[in-house]
Amino acid sequence: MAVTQFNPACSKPRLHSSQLSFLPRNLPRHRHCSFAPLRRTQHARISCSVAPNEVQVPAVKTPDPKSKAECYGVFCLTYDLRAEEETRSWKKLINIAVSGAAGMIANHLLFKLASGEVFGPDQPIALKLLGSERSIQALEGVAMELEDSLFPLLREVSIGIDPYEVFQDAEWALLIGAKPRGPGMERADLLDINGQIYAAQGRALNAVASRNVKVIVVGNPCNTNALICLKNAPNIPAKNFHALTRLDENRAKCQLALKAGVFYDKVSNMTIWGNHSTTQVPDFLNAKINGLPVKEVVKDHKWLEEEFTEKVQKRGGALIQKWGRSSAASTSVSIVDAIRSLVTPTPEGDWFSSGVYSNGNPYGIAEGIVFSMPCRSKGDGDYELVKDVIFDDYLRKRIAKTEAELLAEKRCVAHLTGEGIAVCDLPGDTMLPGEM
Ligand SMILES: NC(=O)c1ccc[n+]([C@@H]2O[C@H](COP(=O)([O-])OP(=O)(O)OC[C@H]3O[C@@H](n4cnc5c(N)ncnc54)[C@H](O)[C@@H]3O)[C@@H](O)[C@H]2O)c1
Repeated sequence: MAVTQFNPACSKPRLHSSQLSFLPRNLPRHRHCSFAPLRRTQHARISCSVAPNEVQVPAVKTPDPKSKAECYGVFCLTYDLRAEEETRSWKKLINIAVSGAAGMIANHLLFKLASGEVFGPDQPIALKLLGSERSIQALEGVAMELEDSLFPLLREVSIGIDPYEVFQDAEWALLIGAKPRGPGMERADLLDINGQIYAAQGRALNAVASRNVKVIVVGNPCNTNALICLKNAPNIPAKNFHALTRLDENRAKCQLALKAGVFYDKVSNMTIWGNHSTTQVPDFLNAKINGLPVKEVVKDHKWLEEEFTEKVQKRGGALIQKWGRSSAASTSVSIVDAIRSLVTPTPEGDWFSSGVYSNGNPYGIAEGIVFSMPCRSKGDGDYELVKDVIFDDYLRKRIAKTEAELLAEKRCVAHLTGEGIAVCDLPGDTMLPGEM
């Protein structure tokens, strides 16, 4: 009896090595495989052409020694999408870059991305993972876990520490990597250290990412990091950059639901205004519960102004006290929510919060900063600012405080945004939500 050698790269679906001793019944025909250099990740890609009844050769990986963003293990073997189209219509592969990929948040997020719960069950993805020099070994561990998860939608994984390699052709850039504030470190020092990282990553995105890449900055201080990043990427629309304030929105919804005694899906129209810091403003004036203004449902307005606002602002710190580390799982959920809000139409009458470039905003907020505001999307990756929101004195006063903080942060990083010499006059050492 003739023995058929089986090449997983030409299989449908991808098989684990333990499964290679048999051929699936639905494998249509054997295929020839040939190696060709892949421009983007510079590793050997196996392409397959269909030929009836021929023996296949085993796949041999031919790594390019010059490559920095290396494809990882089984992900150096790629699917033949054309063959799959015979039985299933897959969307075109999208490239998703994630920085800080060996960190705690990414450890949750990557598996959500690969499972299909973010971009859908017919959307194949390539993950491009950026780590720091110190985390490269851990990054390999992450890639190994992704290998062992056998996600059918995960077609390529590459890892590296050079953003110019890793961000090549990225259509989404989820920028999580940052240094934590160490003991005795001033907030201004943190702004500078992480600002340098985001300036470099902005330049890399500008040079090699897709011209329409959508960027979500998570690493703190995320608003000002996003500003630095976009200023260093002049060829990418400023509108494409977001700072993650979705976790704050989710926290605010949860607190309102608790107070009103309703499940949290009944809370809508929740805006977080301003900075992802303890000056952020969770807006209970425009938010709704069961379609009614919050103030009509929660009559205790003192609670709204004092306890609610502070609870949301300091939720991150309270969580660290319990966990001994900052929130990672709920942050990754909120990144998923933030992406989904851009790729699916916003439900009629509702909106979501995101830290976006303030130029052209209709609220009278200073221009030239990244400020969390209410947004709506048609589901095309873009968004519009919501116009029909109301303000009262309380809200205006709070917004002015968080605006002043962001303007001060901006002055503090002028050397990183091309706006001259930095002057650091931060109004008090406000904590980040993730800090104590
Ligand atoms: N915006 C939000 O809502 C929100 C919520 C929680 C945490 N955060 C922030 O997210 C960031 C990451 O949190 P985490 O819990 O995953 O931290 P973590 O320390 O577990 O992971 C950070 C990772 O980034 C890597 N890194 C450092 N410098 C890098 C660089 N230049 N390029 C690529 N990677 C680099 C580190 O090696 C580490 O693996 C922190 O700044 C945190 O404050 C933001």
